[in-house]
Amino acid sequence: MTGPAIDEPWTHTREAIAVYDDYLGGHRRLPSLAGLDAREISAWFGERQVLDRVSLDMKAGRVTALIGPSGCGKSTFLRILNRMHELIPGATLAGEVLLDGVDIYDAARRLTDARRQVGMVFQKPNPFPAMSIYDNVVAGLKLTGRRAGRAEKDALVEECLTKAGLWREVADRLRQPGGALSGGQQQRLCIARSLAVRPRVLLMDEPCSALDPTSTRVVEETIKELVAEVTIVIVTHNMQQAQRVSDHCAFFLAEQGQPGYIVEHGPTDAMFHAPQDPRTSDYVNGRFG
Ligand SMILES: Nc1ncnc2c1ncn2[C@@H]1O[C@H](COP(=O)(O)OP(=O)(O)OP(=O)(O)O)[C@@H](O)[C@H]1O
Repeated sequence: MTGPAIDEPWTHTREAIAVYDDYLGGHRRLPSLAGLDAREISAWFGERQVLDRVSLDMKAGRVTALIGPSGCGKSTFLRILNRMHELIPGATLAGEVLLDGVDIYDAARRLTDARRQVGMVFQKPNPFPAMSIYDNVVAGLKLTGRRAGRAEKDALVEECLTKAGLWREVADRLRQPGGALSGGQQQRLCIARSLAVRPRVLLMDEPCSALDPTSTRVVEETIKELVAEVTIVIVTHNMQQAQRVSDHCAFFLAEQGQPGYIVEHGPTDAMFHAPQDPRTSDYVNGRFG
């Protein structure tokens, strides 16, 4: 099999091709659910330490919410989970991130492989604005390093837009630019684009913070449906949202000038109604942060 030239700084991997071949061959085999286990993660920007030995087991098939006041390292932790932290000049880290038991930082593993398996949706919807809705979804195909035929792409676009809860709204205008959609629709388009490479984990960094309440609810419904096939880790400042969408919650905190750490984590219901630590109680009840 030969892969096409790829015009992004991604390279194709045998594994990515194999997974996608299964799909394209008509024998759709979803990658099995995978958990992420972060162990003793510390992080620095230059000399400044911003995370101190954070451990968190994000179980397969669950939504894990990361909550905590601004600046305590939630986004940094999330970026470490798919090797985006190392793209920042001067950024370093220690610890392990196991995806189904295998360290994504293992020297033998490709960076691009980790990024394909652990997708990311950002705070601000970032579709390619001039590119059509259709092409936005298939843009991720380049990750797999192979060309797909028209019928295959059509099926993928419909499937991913359906999963992202957008298909019915855009089915008759797939050739219109992604930038012409509403903010909430753009965010669901970004979710569809992420799904097209069949990630095993989807990281979401405040995915609804730029959306109105109605769009937020639609994205939340999408999250709840997606978790049946992709493990989700979400950063949110919205405590109602954490309660609505997550199964498990981790509360991050950083004292003045100190690196962030996890105060407590556990089932969402317990974190909100019977937290072990008074600081968790104060935070989830809006007494600080
Ligand atoms: N690129 C960077 N260079 C230097 N310091 C950074 C960088 N990004 C984040 N930081 C610092 O790292 C610490 C953790 O930031 P981070 O964005 O991870 O926190 P957060 O909990 O996600 O905050 P928020 O909820 O406001 O998004 C902060 O003190 C921040 O100033």
